[in-house]
Amino acid sequence: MSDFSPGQRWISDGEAELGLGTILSCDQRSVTVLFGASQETRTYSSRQAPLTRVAFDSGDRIQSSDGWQLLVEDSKEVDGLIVYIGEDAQGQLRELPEAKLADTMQFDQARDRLLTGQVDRNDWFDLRFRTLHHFNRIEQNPALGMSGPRIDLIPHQLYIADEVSRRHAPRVLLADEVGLGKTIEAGLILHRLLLTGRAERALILVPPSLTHQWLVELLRRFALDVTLLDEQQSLAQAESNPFESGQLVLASQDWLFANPHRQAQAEACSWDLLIVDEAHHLDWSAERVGPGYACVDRLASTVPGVLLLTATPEQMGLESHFARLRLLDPDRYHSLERFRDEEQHYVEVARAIDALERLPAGDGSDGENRGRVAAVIEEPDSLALLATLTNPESDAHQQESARNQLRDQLLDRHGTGRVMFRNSRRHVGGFPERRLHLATLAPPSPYRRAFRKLERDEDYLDELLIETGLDHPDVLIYPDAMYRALTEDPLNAEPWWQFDNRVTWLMERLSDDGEHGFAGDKVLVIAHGRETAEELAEALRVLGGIHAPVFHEGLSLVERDRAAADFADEEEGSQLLVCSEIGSEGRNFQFCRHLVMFDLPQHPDLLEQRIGRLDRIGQRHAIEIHVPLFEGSPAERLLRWYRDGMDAFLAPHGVGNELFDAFGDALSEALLDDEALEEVIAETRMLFLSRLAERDAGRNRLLELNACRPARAEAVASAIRELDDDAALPRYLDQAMDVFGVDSQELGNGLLHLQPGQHMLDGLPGLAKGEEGFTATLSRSRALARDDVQRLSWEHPLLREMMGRIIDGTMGNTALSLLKHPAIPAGRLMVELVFRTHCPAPRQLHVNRFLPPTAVRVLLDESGAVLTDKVSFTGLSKNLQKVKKAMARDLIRSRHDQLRGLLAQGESEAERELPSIIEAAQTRMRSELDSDLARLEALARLNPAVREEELDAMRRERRALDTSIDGARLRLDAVRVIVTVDQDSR
Ligand SMILES: Nc1ncnc2c1ncn2[C@@H]1O[C@H](COP(=O)(O)OP(=O)(O)OP(=O)(O)O)[C@@H](O)[C@H]1O
Repeated sequence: MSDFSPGQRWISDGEAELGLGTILSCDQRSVTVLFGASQETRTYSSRQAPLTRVAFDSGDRIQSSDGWQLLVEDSKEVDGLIVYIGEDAQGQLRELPEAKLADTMQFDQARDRLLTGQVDRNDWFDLRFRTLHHFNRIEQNPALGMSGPRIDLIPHQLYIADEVSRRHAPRVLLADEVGLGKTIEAGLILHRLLLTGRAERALILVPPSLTHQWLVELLRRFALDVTLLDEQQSLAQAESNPFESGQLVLASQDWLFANPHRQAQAEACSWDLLIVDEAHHLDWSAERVGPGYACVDRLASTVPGVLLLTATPEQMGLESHFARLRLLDPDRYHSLERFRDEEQHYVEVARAIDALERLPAGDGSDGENRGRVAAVIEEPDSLALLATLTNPESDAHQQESARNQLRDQLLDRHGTGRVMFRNSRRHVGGFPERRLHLATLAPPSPYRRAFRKLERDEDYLDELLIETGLDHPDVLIYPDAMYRALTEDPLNAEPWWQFDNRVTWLMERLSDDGEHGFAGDKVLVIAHGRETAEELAEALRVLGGIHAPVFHEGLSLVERDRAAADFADEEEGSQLLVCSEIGSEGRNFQFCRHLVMFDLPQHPDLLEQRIGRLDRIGQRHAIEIHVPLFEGSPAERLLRWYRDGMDAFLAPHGVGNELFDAFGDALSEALLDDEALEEVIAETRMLFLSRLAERDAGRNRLLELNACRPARAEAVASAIRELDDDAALPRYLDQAMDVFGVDSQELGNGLLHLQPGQHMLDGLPGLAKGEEGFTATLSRSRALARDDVQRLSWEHPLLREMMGRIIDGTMGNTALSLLKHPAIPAGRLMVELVFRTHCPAPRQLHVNRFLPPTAVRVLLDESGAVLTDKVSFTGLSKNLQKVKKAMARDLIRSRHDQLRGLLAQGESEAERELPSIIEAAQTRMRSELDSDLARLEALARLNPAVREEELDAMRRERRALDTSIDGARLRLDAVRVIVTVDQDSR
């Protein structure tokens, strides 16, 4: 028991966070303490009060309640109260009675906690040391931010995510062909930027039909919690800017683009990253700037990082494509003319790269290949590399290295590579075959009559256009729309689907289990217009009793998602989904292999978007494309143009827009005339083949070469695999769950069920008390196979929270344990000190990649002998035993002075290690940043795609890192006192 006196300062052993307490009153039975900082008063039994007296020694810095500091030199006791004597900050000798100590003085540093007798559990100390060790490793892993997401390791995606997320404020166009994973790439980039502190706030703008899909993908695959903002939510936050309601905000483009007030609010926020999906809708021309383009342009002028996603960048024309590139990098893309001219040059560059691969052959071809490379390069460093490559004295290794560097330089310095990334199926490989099935039907009489009249009477088309109010060629290729528009005509009283035999054809196929039937399979039906989609679903219900959910732009988000979910449900869901063109864009329907094009779109890129719903990563079957057509109809001619003019059903070729620009008008004119059509098809095919050859030799080839560099992709993949297979992870997880009170149950097959234990510490993600927890696995493949199972990795929010809490808090920073050792007499003391580097730096510098918190362990015996290298952490740890807290406190009190001495000695021991830690970090930083900088500087001399701002930012970053790393200091992070006991004591 201790003697209490009013005015003395004590702290609570169990509630150190209350701060420094003052004894208000005491008697034989009880003692009452006021904790001023937290405004709490506690009364304890005098005999068992869990309190420790606070007493400082010379060398300690203390604060007065008036805000001045004293460096303690001595102390005296006056009426049971301590008075500290020492110098203040001005060097004045002053006295500070303990009653005047600041209530807010913190006791969270290991040293203070230990010396005031606050000790944690031994296993907490253990976990703290291991946490530091693993955190240090992981922060330096080059795959940090990419290993956690629940995705397959697909090389082209990893390459792009790695390349883009390394850049300062990346501004790029992700333009992989449809369904190759642009959303995944954007998610990976975002995830990595967030984990490395390079971004904190992002705004994601997507078409309304994709908001839910994005929300789910970001949560399910990336464990990112996103705020979905709409008008209703915004109105509910009328007092504040609704865009401030989350760090990651997802909003519908249609909503934002139509709403200037909300746009102004979005612009008023500070964002690190802007992501815009289906960016081909941002249209721009000299005459008209679309509202979407204008909105994104304004946002992009202040947001540093911008990712635009589109599979069909040229769908709205080359001008719009160029305008989007300009929005990403206005300095580089200032002239459309020049942009067009540059394309001419791409063939030579691609040829130079091919020639490079053949060098040196050591035969007569070397001269020509060398000439091809030399024709493109003029920079001295590239010329030097070419000389090394072709020098007969170079060894194979030197040649290989020169070839690789030169290849990178050619790709980097010429072309659109830095801003645009486009992977194609052809290049990525492994995609299913596409098969076209035509069903030629006799046109029903209302359509036939119209077709005939159109063919015979030249003026009838104009009449129809006026009468129906439809556009040309819609009126020709969508006969149901034409018919619908003519319902004023008494002859056309019944709905079109009553006689349109495409409907009966579809119904028959749905139940047909023959070779071309759909029985037992899912079918996606796409029609151009929303009305056609709606009425077709109605027809199926009325005529065949078939339930077909509809999916179009007029439905609310909830309705759309419900329809998609109904379709996706394997067991009880509907067999088919009827979509409109726009409504289905970007959606994932790869679980289905039959696509019915109830009619045809007018643009080749739209055709590709349709097929892309099924032809996506994850599709395991050949894709069956079914098109019902009326014999001799304009739509049949349109199909021939697509099929025979440009093989549009076989694969994406990326030249559709160009062909449409060149022949769209002629085609419209030829939709009623077979002869004219044959001509258009022949000309289209010629241009198609020549453009394809040109593109493949030039632009496409450069884009392909640049969109995935296999060696880099493999390096990232193997760094990820290393983390996936990290044997330390399950061990660490077990230990951490034990300490935090998380119960886990093995479910077999590598699955674990995690749930809150009775004494779980609060606030762990996914584990609210009273709730059932979640099922998880460490295996990537198992997590990929089951949507309801979370994947545990070093990047999982639960692990990051546990590690963060340990590192940022005091948990386990003190301990006292007993050691039985035959060779050491009882009653001896040892201290195990863990120091940690601190390197204050702005978060976005991510200094941790070079100097993560690094532990320095020092083990001293009571005589001050250094035992660090003789006794390992693990070796010692497993022989230690716990001790009751009260006993630990008594021990500490009795060895107070000795401990202070050992702490001071340990500090000087650890300090010796600091210079080499700093030097190693500086070397790592310099070697990475200097070579990146040199590469970028060289690139900037030739390629204006490198923004000066990017270079400046890199130089600033290097300087800031240099200063931060230099300023790194060591601080005591944790301390364990070890006391030896007799072999036979317990
Ligand atoms: N690495 C991956 N691991 C697992 N699934 C993936 C991976 N990459 C893509 N997918 C899946 O493939 C589908 C297509 O990917 P995503 O939606 O990102 O493609 P996209 O290029 O954005 O398509 P679109 O051009 O239609 O917008 C999605 O269902 C996605 O979840």
